[in-house]
Amino acid sequence: MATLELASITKDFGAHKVLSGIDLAIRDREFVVFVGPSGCGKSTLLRIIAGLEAATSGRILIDGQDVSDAAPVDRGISMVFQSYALYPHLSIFENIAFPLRVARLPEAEVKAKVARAADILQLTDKLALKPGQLSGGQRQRVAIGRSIVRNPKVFLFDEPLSNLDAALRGEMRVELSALQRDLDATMVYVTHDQIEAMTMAHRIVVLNKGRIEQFGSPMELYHHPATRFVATFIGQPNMNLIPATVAGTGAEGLTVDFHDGTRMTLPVDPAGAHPGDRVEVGVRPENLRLGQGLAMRLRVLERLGGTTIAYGMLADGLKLCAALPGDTTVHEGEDVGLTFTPADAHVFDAQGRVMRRRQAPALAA
Ligand SMILES: Nc1ncnc2c1ncn2[C@@H]1O[C@H](COP(=O)(O)OP(=O)(O)OP(=O)(O)O)[C@@H](O)[C@H]1O
Repeated sequence: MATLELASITKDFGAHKVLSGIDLAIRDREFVVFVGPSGCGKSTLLRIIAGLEAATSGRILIDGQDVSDAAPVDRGISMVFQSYALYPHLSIFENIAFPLRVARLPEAEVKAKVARAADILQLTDKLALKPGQLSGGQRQRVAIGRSIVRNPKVFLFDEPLSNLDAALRGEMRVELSALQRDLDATMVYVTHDQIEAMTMAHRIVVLNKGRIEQFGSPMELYHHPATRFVATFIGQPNMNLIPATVAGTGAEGLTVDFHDGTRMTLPVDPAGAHPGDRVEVGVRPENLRLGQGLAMRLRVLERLGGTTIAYGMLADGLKLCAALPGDTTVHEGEDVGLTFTPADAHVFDAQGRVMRRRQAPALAA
């Protein structure tokens, strides 16, 4: 297995700058997920790593070796696509064996490698069948099997689960995570689905408009989003953003006024903020609870059992979402108060950058 480094990668399609200055160091045996909205450049970046697309500038190093100008087959990578790309007239065995046939490996070696991949992917009893006789999830496993037999340094996946239904996607997420551990492989995985990113990645790259917004572990991104974009992209339901005006700054942090006149002091570093500045206070639905605070009219309740998702509106029309305990006795149309612990709030400046959390004062010895 191998490390993967990207240095100052850019990509222009004519006048359209699709990637700007991507720097990234992926560790050996790491599962890294590229996530971002449609058109942010994640597939282009993966295709550049694979050698299917040339970067406009920048370098790619696999295990310390510069492969920027190497042909795809010489990079030691293997890519699994959304569309499976199986040969319908070939058996599952021959589909998995395909790259080994191209490399003209001896029959005994082909049999051994295919048998091992089939065993890992639970396809042993399907080897004589044709792709048309398999389910979507099984076909995707065949495509992964074809990747495994090549014994690549780095596995690349381009939205491999998006053709599957929700239940199968959930199953395959677990299987892919287990596969990554079993193979001890370096994997790069592209998706627009933040749940896939959160559940499978060791570290997530959040891409937006061809730039990296943040690179970190799922929990780092969830608890410490660097930008408003990351904050609202990661976490389900989405983080609420409540506009507020800075009322004052002090040792305790930043004091803000919400539109309904509610005032709160939030424990963030107020350096650079001035009274009158507009900010947004981000609060995750799971951090909101009923209590004296913002006045919200409940519009829709989704009772999921363990949790009740409450959608409502503040007097100024701002929509909010709160994840309340499942048995909460509230009704659609009711006016409720919502509050949160100041330490759970994220504050974003007018540029969408997070204001740093204030360091907790050191305890006296
Ligand atoms: N061959 C090409 N020629 C011109 N523009 C392209 C080409 N390939 C991609 N683009 C543009 O580059 C941008 C990024 O595309 P890319 O496929 O990398 O996005 P993505 O983040 O993977 O989106 P999606 O999730 O929709 O696949 C898009 O605006 C797309 O239109």
